[in-house]
Order: sequence, then structure tokens, then C-alpha cells
Amino acid sequence: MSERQTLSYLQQRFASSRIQPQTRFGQNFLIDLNLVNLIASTAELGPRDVVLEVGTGMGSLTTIMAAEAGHVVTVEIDHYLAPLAREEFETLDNVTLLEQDALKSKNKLHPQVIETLREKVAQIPGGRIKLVANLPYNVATPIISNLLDMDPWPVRMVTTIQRELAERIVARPRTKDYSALTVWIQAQCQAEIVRIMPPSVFWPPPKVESAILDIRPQKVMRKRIVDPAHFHSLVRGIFIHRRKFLRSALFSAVKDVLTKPEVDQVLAQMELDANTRAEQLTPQQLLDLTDLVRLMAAEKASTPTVEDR
Ligand SMILES: C[S@@+](CC[C@H](N)C(=O)[O-])C[C@H]1O[C@@H](n2cnc3c(N)ncnc32)[C@H](O)[C@@H]1O
Repeated sequence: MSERQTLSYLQQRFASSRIQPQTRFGQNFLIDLNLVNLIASTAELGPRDVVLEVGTGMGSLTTIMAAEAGHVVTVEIDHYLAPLAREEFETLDNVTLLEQDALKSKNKLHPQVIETLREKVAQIPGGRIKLVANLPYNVATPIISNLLDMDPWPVRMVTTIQRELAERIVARPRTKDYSALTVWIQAQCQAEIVRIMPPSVFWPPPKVESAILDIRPQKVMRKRIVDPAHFHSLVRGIFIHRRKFLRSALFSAVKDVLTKPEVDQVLAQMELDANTRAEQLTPQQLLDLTDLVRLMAAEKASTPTVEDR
């Protein structure tokens, strides 16, 4: 394995197949074996785990994970690269390689990927899903956020992503990195940066720094979110205007269902003053706010109007 991960091995395999790393697919291969091992060990893989790896590349992380996990479902979009990866794990019977885009659209994982994961989980008693991947940077956000809407729910997500994105995900309120994505993830997961990595640990080196991010979804936290789709879209709506006062950001996001005085009522119930901005609210406060909006809108919808009477 160590030989397979070296820069010279990768370069020689590419040259003999007459292919080049594709920037459009985010092909930056991790060439530091210690870091490949760190990703796999952080995920604490065991026989119950069905791993989703988005971006097989040459299969270096795949083979390490296959030695520990119950099954690895690895997805590779590049039809020139996939056959090379397939050769690397020809002898392994617990690896399924899907040659396709892992996403159906920006807001959806590909149904074939979901179906394969479900099938593999069903074959393992107590089976569970972990995302472990050196993610292509252009699809990292949709992969991570869409997985949080999948059933079965992933129990762990250990990924290599752009440092800037990792910092956004672990950001605290009142900072410039705090965003709708931060809230969506922190409302249901614990997240921490395990390692910052310089461009030199990849071939070819990307233009930016990277980070290994460890996300631990928490069922107890997820249960507090009554309507995840509503929460997700309301938070996105509010954060379009994250620097605006919350009152007007919230009104813009809910104007189809609540009036301005009703928005004021929601803010008063939460004891938030007029100068509060969206970026100052913790994920828990945004959850409470969403619940109040939902309840008030539902109450309104069930109250007969003068015309109904
Ligand atoms: C950063 S490389 C990681 C490769 C390898 N796992 C490693 O650690 O060296 C990302 C890989 O994802 C693949 N990829 C890019 N977009 C994809 C997509 N939408 N679905 C599946 N694979 C994708 C690329 O072709 C590339 O092989």
C-alpha cells in the first residue's frame, strides 16, 4: 500500500494510461500516507460500518478502509480513472465501485448511491453509514449537507475539505464565517477540525489549504428539529441577509406566512431586541425561532377568517 500512495507511483500510473489529473473533477490526490491513515483512523471503522467514499481516485484510501470496514461503497465520476482504481482492489470482495456522479443535482444525492448504501447496510446486522472521503472541493458542501437528509442517517463524516469551508462549519456566532451551513450542521452534529494540511501533501497541489474535518451527527440533537426541511430553508432565507437586522431578514424569509406585527411577536417571545442580527443567534436560538414561526403560521392557518364564518 505504501508504494501505491507515493507520488512516483501515481505519476507513473497516470503516464502509462496517458491521462492527466482533471481540475474540473477536483483531482488532487493525497500523497502523504500518514494523512491517508489519519483520515481512516479518525473514522474508527469497524465491521458494522458501510463507508461511503465520494471520489475513489486511485483507490488508496479505499483499500485502507476496506481492511477495517464491513463494506466500502466508493464513487468515481471519471471514467478514465475508475478502471485504474478497480485494478487496485480487484481482490477485495467488500468494495463496490460506482462509476458515476455521486450527486443527482446540487440538492440531491444520486438515487443509485443511496440504494447501494441501503442495500449494503441491510446486509450487515447493526449496519450503519459513515462518509469517509478526500472530497472533491466543488461538491463538498452538497455531499455533506445532503447526507444529513438521508435515511439511514450517517453516524460519522470524516472528510478532507477546503480549510475555508471547514472553518465555516465549525464557526461560532458573531464571526464572519458563521453561516447557514454552520447552523444546519451545528444544530444536529458536533464538528471539529482534526488537521490543517498544506497544498504540498497533494498531487497536483491545490491553490488553497485543506483540513480534515470530523463531524459526529447526534440523534438527540436531530430529534429536536421538528421539520428539518423547514428549518433548513428558513435558516438559508434568514442568512441571505446575515448582516441585516434580524427583524427585516426574518420578515423577508417568512413574508408569505407572517405579517410584520407577527414577526415582532415572535421576536418579543424570544426576548430579542430590535438590533439583533441573524449572525448573533446560536443554532439553538434559530431552532426556537423556527418552531415559533411554524407554530404561529399553523395557528393562523387553522383560525377561521371572517369570510370563513
Ligand atoms: C480530491 S480527489 C480524491 C482522490 C482519492 N480518494 C485520494 O484521496 O487521493 C477527488 C476525486 O473525486 C472524483 N470526483 C469529482 N467529482 C465527483 C462526483 N461528483 N462524484 C464522484 N466522484 C467525483 C474525482 O475524479 C477525484 O478522483
